[in-house]
Order: sequence, then C-alpha cells, then structure tokens
Amino acid sequence: MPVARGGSGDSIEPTHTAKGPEFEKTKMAQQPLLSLPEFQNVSTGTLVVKEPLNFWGGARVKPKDTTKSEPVYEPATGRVLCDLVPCGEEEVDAAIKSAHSAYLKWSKLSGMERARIMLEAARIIRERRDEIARAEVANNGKSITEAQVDIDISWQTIEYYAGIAPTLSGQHIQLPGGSFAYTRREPLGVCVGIGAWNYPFQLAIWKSAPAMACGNAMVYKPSPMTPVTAVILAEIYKEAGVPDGLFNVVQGGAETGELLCHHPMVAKVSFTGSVPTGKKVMEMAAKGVKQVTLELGGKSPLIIFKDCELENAIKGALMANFLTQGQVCCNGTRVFVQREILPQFLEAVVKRTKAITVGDPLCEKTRMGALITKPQMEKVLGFINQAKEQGAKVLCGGERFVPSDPKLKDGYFLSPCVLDNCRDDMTCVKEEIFGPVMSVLPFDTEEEVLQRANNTTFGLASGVFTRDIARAHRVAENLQAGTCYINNYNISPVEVPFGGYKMSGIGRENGQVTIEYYSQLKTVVVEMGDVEDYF
Ligand SMILES: NC(=O)c1ccc[n+]([C@@H]2O[C@H](COP(=O)([O-])OP(=O)(O)OC[C@H]3O[C@@H](n4cnc5c(N)ncnc54)[C@H](O)[C@@H]3O)[C@@H](O)[C@H]2O)c1
Ligand SMILES: C[N+](C)(C)CCCC=O
Repeated sequence: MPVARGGSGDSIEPTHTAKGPEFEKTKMAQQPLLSLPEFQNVSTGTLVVKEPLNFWGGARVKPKDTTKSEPVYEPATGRVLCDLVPCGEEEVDAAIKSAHSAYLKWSKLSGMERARIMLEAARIIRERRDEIARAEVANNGKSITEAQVDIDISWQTIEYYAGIAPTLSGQHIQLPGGSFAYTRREPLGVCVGIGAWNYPFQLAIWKSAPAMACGNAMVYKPSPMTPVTAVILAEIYKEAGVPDGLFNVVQGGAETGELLCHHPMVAKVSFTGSVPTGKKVMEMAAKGVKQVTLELGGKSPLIIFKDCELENAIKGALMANFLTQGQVCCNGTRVFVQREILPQFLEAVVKRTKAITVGDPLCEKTRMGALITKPQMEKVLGFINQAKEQGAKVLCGGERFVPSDPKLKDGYFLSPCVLDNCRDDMTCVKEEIFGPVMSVLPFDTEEEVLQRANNTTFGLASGVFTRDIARAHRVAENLQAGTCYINNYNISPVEVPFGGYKMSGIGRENGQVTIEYYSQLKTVVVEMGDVEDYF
C-alpha cells in the first residue's frame, strides 16, 4: 500500500526576498531542516514525495506552473514517485539572482572559513548516509549497497575540497627595481551544474564542492528523472551554514537547462550527460563566452591479456560493466580478451554474471536493481536484439526480468547480459548502450588491440589486466582515454582527476586540477619606482 510521506500541504509564506518575482516557500523551510528520518522507514514501493523540489534563497520553493507537471517513476516498481514541474524563465532568473547575492558574501570569506562550513556539510551527510542512500535508491533504482558507496564518495568529496580551500593561493613574482607582481586565484561567480540521472547526489557534489571551495555559488539542475536528492543536499548545505542562495536547485529538462546556459549572470556551466546534449551546452556557453566542463559518454575498452591474474580480470570485467545496472559513463563495455584465454574467461564470466542477484534494490543482498525508466529498458533490449541480428551470441541474460515479489512486477529489471561473437563494426560495440550488456571481443596482439581500442570517437576511460608491468604502462600510455585502470576498474577516489579525451569531454572533475576549472587567475603588477618617461 503506497504511503504518502511528508508533504503535509501546509500553508506557505511568500516572503522571498530575492530580486524579481516572489515565489512561495514551504513551511518546511522555517522548521528544523530535513524530513530525512522518514527515508529510514522507506521500503520499495512506499515513497511518495510531495514536498517542493526547487530550492533557492535558502528554502524549498513551490513550482509556478504546475500545468507542465510530468510524473517521475520509481524504477523498481513503475509507480509514480513524484511530479516534476519544470522551472521557467522567472524561476531560473530568481535562482540565479539568489546565487549571485550569496556569491558576493561567500567569495569574501577566507578559505578556512569556507572549509569549516563545508566540513560541517560533510559531517551531516556522513551522519545521514543511510537515509540519503535510501532516497537515492527509490529514485534511481540502484542497489542500496552501491548507493551507500555513492554517498560515502559524496561526503569524502566535500571533505577533500574543504581541505583544499585554505590552500588556494597565488604566486609572487619579482620584477626589476624592486617592483613585483602577484597572482590571485579568484572565483568565477555563479556556476551552473547540470547533472545526469545515474549518480544524482554524487554528481551534484562533484560539481558543487570544488565550486564552493573556490568561492563560487551554484545553481544546479538535476536530471528530470532523478529530482529527489539534490534538494536534500541544498538543505544540508544550509544547515551547515552556507549563505542562503549559495547552492540552489531548479528542476526541469532541456528547456530549463537552456535557460540556465543562456543566462547572462552565469559564468560557467559544468555539464554531465550525453555527447549530443554536451555539444548543445558548449554552443550555448560559447555565445556568452562562458567556461564549460563537459563530462560526456563513453564506450571504453577493457583489455585482458593472457598473462593476467584471471580471477581478478573476471571481477574487473564485472565491475566494468554491471555497476548501476550498466548505466555508468566510464564502463569498459568493449572487453577485449586475448584469444588463448577466451574460453576460460567466457566460462567464468558467464557463471559469475548468472549469479548476480537482481531484484529489490533496497535488499542488502541485491547486487543489481532496476534501470532508470521503461524507455531506457526498452532501448537496451533493442540494442541486444540488434546485436543478435548482427551475429552476436547471447551467452546469458539480456531479457526482461520479473522478480517474484509482486510489488516489483512492473519494475524496469533486466538480466545482465554477456555477448560473444562480437565484431568491431557491430552497433553494440560502437555505441554507448547504458545498460547491463558486456560485449566480448577476441584479440591476438598488443599492437592490434591498441589500434582497435582507440578506434572510437569516445575516450572517457580504459583498462588493462596483465602481470607484465612494462606492458601495463605501455598500454596505458597508448590508450586514448582520460583514465586507464591497471588491474582494476571503475574505482574513482576523489583525489584522482576524472574526465574524457576526444568526444567524451572537456575539463576534469575531482583531484586538485579541478580547482583550475572553477577559478580564474588575476595578475596584479606593482610598480615600486617611477613610470618610464617614454612619450
Ligand atoms: N562523463 C561523466 O562523468 C558522465 C557521468 C554520468 C553520465 N554521463 C553520460 O550521460 C548520459 C546519460 O545521461 P542523460 O540521459 O541524463 O543525458 P542527457 O544528455 O540526456 O541529459 C543530461 C542533462 O542535461 C539536461 N539537458 C537535456 N537537454 C538539454 C539542453 N538542450 N540544454 C541544457 N541541458 C539539457 C538534462 O535535463 C539532464 O539534466 C550518458 O551518455 C552517459 O555516458 C557521463
Ligand atoms: C563512480 N564511477 C563508477 C566512477 C562513476 C562516475 C560517474 C559516471 O557515470
């Protein structure tokens, strides 16, 4: 029986002070923040989210035009989880203005002061990790154990950038005659974050934490398919003590995203999503000469040499393909296996794939939950059918899976799939499927496999399994990708930069380097003598 949670429908207080139109704020904003403990009791098929999902000026904001409302479904059950009402021009403008006024305060704090507040946000997330993870599962469909890891990566990311904030500094440069110059690392202003649906909470933090560490404000738009957890993050930042307006959430799809990209007060857009949308974002940003970070798609190669430690290579191949139901941008979905070990590899990988527990994502033992939407599930099934038509052999999975629990009968579950007899010219090998489908391709030599691995317009990630240390580093050097995993796959600690080569993106997230993508350098030149008498 579905249970409505929160959303008392309590009256609202139209006291919004941001310049521009006034919007209704829910009473929640004046109460102790967060209804998170409610998520503790959530089981699959029970959550209904009624509270407003927009947030600016330090409070949740009711949407203006509810006639454009669209249902958002719980992936595990196919039930309506909440309604998504896209923000229009006035709402986007209000959020951006609210961000700008917070930026004026936040950017004047020292790095230490910013760090203190960010560390408090990290602490709150850590404390509420399980409730946030449950909300993420209800909205995204991934397994609870994976969602918990996502939340751990999230607070670690905030801690990491809080640690960097006080270290931001410039350079002192001596000039002739006692004159000198110095540089200042300054924020950009209002940054926009636009996220994908596969890591909703984590992506909001991958963008906001480095942005805030550098002194920027952010307006974040989550994917319209996963609107629930970004607003929880906004509340946590507020509770931690950031100025009202520093982190804002506007809901919506393409239209809302375009309004954000075109807004003249926006200095930078950090986008995660598909290549076609990334191109549009770059075009829009170019019109205003705004900086962009683009984290786009991939079709990454994983190369397994015959001298590998086979058990690790098999586990690595599963990690490279089946996290988050295969909906991971950096997945190593082209698995090149040296011909001599192909039979052993296939036998073991199929055995392990068949043993993956698919089902209720809130069960601790589940290792694969539901795909994000019905259309996405059908798209993946379409890729599998096309692969069969083109000559691939399905060794396991690749079908709709209906768990025995009746409440999950309309969920978007697929059995994880291994495809053999693949060739480089097949659609399943060339295009990003974004589902639990591994394509296995035999190879003979290092030279050949490198050429084939690089024969793609993508370049997000790559991997190699071998015991030969020289070969490992040679292969890593020659793979055209932003990341190469040696003897593992899909581990991404925050200290390590993440981003793509070629059409997989521009810029990096995570690591120290990301500071450069959220700040700009000012040079101050100081004359200690007289100005030259030249004219
Ligand atoms: N490289 C990475 O870090 C990374 C991480 C996750 C996902 N991805 C990629 O994202 C894709 C899947 O995510 P998706 O389906 O949400 O991608 P998408 O491109 O459809 O949407 C991404 C975001 O862009 C917004 N958007 C759509 N049209 C827009 C427009 N015209 N202007 C501005 N914003 C717009 C969407 O509402 C959403 O928030 C895959 O290709 C995947 O590889 C990349
Ligand atoms: C945490 N992972 C698995 C590296 C995924 C990062 C986000 C990409 O989709």
